[in-house]
Amino acid sequence: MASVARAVINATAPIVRVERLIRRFDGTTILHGVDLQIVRGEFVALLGKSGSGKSTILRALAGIDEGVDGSGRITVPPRRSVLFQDSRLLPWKSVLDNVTLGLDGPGAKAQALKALGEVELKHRTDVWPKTLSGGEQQRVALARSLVRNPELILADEPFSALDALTRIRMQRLLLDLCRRHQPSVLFVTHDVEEALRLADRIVIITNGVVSYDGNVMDARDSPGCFDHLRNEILEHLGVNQNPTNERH
Ligand SMILES: Nc1ncnc2c1ncn2[C@@H]1O[C@H](COP(=O)(O)OP(=O)(O)OP(=O)(O)O)[C@@H](O)[C@H]1O
Repeated sequence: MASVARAVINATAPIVRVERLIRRFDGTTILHGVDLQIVRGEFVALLGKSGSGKSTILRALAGIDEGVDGSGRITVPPRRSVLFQDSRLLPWKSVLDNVTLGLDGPGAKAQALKALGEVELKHRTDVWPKTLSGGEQQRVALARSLVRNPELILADEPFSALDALTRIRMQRLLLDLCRRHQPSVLFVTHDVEEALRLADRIVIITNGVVSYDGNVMDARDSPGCFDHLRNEILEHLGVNQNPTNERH
């Protein structure tokens, strides 16, 4: 009984806590006091108009915004990985060496090969990144992330540069990997449908604060609910819905 109780407590304990996050650039306050919590294994999509501060939040959580003017309290797990719009692979290293980069120990190569197998790239381990397609490069970036066994994945529009079909494939792959590895994810996107397909929860930033925070897990499986929620979120983002212009 005791172990069951502990598992329940752990599942609902926030692994990420952001409290009153304030960020300013050149005297302009972009984030006015963002509060956000993410529990273990939760997939949160972060939406907001262009320039609303989504990447600024992500960089703060990744710890890559040193010297930026602001304040706030951030608690994040130690094992984090960041996925960007471009894969950021080192062009002078092979695919395998990119994945093992910075890993120590005799098991590093085996772990990297396992991760490359999970993203279906085991047959391309010795090639240079430039010989891979954009989608394949992002799969290597996913493998590089997985091999570090992250408790938190911070993703900044990782699929936005990909064509529509590759993008859908990558979304499915990411969901599959998340099901197997159970990291918490903060996923920045402009695409409301992508957010609804992937996330358990959607958070919207408006005028420097969280203006919407809703669980969307149940809506995903019901077509009526999906459309309703999609319209609600688009409206919240200030996108006017004009049914006469919609194509079916
Ligand atoms: N290092 C910086 N120096 C100056 N201004 C910055 C810096 N980083 C971000 N900003 C400004 O802060 C605002 C928020 O930027 P941020 O990239 O976080 O927005 P975003 O919501 O991710 O935008 P987008 O959706 O267009 O990518 C923008 O006006 C941007 O110009």
